[in-house]
Parts: sequence; structure tokens; C-alpha cells
Amino acid sequence: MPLSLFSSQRPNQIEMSELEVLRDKALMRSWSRSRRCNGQTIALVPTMGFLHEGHLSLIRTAKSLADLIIVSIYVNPGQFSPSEDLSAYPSDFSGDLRKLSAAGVNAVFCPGELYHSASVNEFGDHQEAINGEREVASCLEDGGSGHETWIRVERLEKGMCGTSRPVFFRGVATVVAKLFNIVEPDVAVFGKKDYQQWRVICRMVRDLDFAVKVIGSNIIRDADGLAMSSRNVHLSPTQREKALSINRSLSKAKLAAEKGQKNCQDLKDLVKQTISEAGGKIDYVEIVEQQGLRPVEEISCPVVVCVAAWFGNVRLIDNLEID
Ligand SMILES: Nc1ncnc2c1ncn2[C@@H]1O[C@H](COP(=O)(O)OP(=O)(O)OP(=O)(O)O)[C@@H](O)[C@H]1O
Ligand SMILES: CC(C)(CO)[C@@H](O)C(=O)[O-]
Ligand code: BAL
Repeated sequence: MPLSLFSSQRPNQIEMSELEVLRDKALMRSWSRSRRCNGQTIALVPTMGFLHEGHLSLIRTAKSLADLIIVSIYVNPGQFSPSEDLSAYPSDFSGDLRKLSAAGVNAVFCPGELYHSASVNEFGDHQEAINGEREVASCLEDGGSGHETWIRVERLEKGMCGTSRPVFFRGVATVVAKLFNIVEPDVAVFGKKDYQQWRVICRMVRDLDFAVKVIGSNIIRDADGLAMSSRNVHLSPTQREKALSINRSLSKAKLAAEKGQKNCQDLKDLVKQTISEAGGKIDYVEIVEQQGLRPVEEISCPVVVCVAAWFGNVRLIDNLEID
């Protein structure tokens, strides 16, 4: 009997015209391996779903680089602290499938869980969860978890988002390594909106000899300049209006730098003032080297101005390169 994509049934694999929906690690790996054996190249676009035009631009970049495109959708518990917004992360799985299908994506990998649960021991035997505790690995789980291996990119993970979200890059690097091991892509595309994340992954790939080429794709903005982000959906109209100050502040800083302002403290102050005056709460503003993300005092090399700011309960990040 044909299965409806939007039914409540959750089979391992469903076909939707060209788009294949794969939920199982082993199926994903064999799908990839069989295509690679036929000489086809594979690009992976990792996402957390609730797809927007920013994600679709990564897919377009990916299509120019490989024969087949896989998009993963997985909201990774390992990169959220308990105080963060894991449970509020937006999702629209059927909408995502429609967008991926229209974008000509070949397969979507959407595992229910990517971590080994505490109830499966190292021999693969199922056991009772200890004290009925939550079985998914989360950033802080230690004793009793089925997952205890984490990747640290030791210097690049520090500072900026690494300061505000202390387990974030550990979780991102680990889950991306897992995705690379399962999908075995030739190329992976990440957005430069998450600039530090992109650099952390490039470094992990270099240091651990992953056979994957990592590509950074440009930031896509709404017509009014706000960087597209799944979390934008949580902004009220007033907060969204205020959040436009982020892009405005970055443009002001870039213009000032191009006019000769080289002092980074002054440029950072300009950014902070613009956002604060609009009603945003600054998390951080940093000016760092584009490659190594080391803080810069005077602009004398290609830099990137990175910002994180809160508007209500929504934390947004953005950045602008100054070459
Ligand atoms: N506006 C954008 N332009 C370019 N790439 C983007 C944009 N938004 C997200 N991406 C990229 O898409 C990939 C998946 O990101 P994710 O699914 O977390 O979406 P997001 O919009 O960044 O969500 P969040 O609200 O969590 O920041 C990442 O590589 C991210 O950098
Ligand atoms: C790279 C990623 C998919 C890892 O969970 C996530 O951090 C994201 O969507 O940017
Ligand atoms: N795009 C970043 C994913 C996160 O904020 O957890």
C-alpha cells in the first residue's frame, strides 16, 4: 500500500518523486556507497530543518559541486545546553520535504536519533534506562550515556559563540563528524552566517583528515537586510524591526573601515551602540581575522565583524567580512 509522506507512519524509507527520505544510518550509508561506486559524487548540506532561502542557496551551491545532493535534517541535542532553546526549535517537516523536492535534492537524511542511547550497551543489547532518565545524549550527559566521544577544536571553539554556548562547538563538530562518517560525502556546504561554525568544521576536517571538501556559502538576507535564520520565526514584528539594527550596524562599521577607521574598538563600539539603541541586548561583538578568528586591534588583514544579540528570547547571529 502506498504510504503518504504526511501520514503519521514513520517508515525507514519513503520515495517522493525524485526525493528519497532516509531515516536509518545504515540505509543512508548504503545509499551513498552504491552511488559513489557508480562514480557519482555527493554533496551534503547539514541542516536543522525549518528550511528557508538561506538553506536553499546552500543547496544551489552544492548542486554546482557534485552530482547528487543530500540534505540532512537533525536538531542535534548535543549542541544545546539545558538552558537553551532545543525544545522550542521550529520545525515543519512536510514543508521542508516540499522545498527539498522542488529544489531537486536527491535524498534527505532525517534520523530520529543519531546518538546511541543509554539503553543500548556496547554490545548492542537493549537495557532498561537508568532511573527512567532521558535516553538521548545531551551535552551534559556523562555517566550512563551510550555516547561519550566528543570532538573538540580546541582554539577555534573558544570565544564568540563558544563563550555564550560552551558546549555548542563540541556538539557541532561531533555531529558533523558523525554525518560525514554516515553519508561519506565528497563535498559539504555550510553557511557563512555561522562563520565560526564554518571555520571550526574546516579545521576539524583538516586536522582529522576527513576526505571531504568543505565549502562556505554566502549569507542570504531578506530584502530588508535581516540575515535569514530559522529562529527569525520567533521574532514579533517589533522585535524583527529592531533586529534590522544588526545588519545596519555591520554596514556602518564596514563603511567606516573603508573610509579609513582602522581601530577595532571604535568600530565595535559603533556596532554595539547601533544595536543597543534599537533595543537589542548585545551578546558579543568581535572583529577577528577571517581565517584564524584571532581578535584584531587594528585592521591590517581581511577581517570579519561578528555579532550575536538578543531580541526578546531570540538570539541572532550575523557577520560581515571586510577584505
Ligand atoms: N541566511 C543564511 N545564509 C546562508 N547560510 C545560512 C543562512 N541561514 C542558515 N544558513 C546555513 O544553513 C545551515 C543550516 O543551518 P540551520 O539549519 O541551523 O539554520 P539557521 O537558519 O542557521 O538556524 P538558526 O536559527 O538555528 O540559526 C548552516 O550551515 C547555516 O550556516
Ligand atoms: C551544522 C549543524 C547542522 C550541526 O547540527 C547545525 O549547527 C546548523 O544547522 O548550523
Ligand atoms: N545554525 C546554528 C545552529 C544552532 O544555533 O544550534
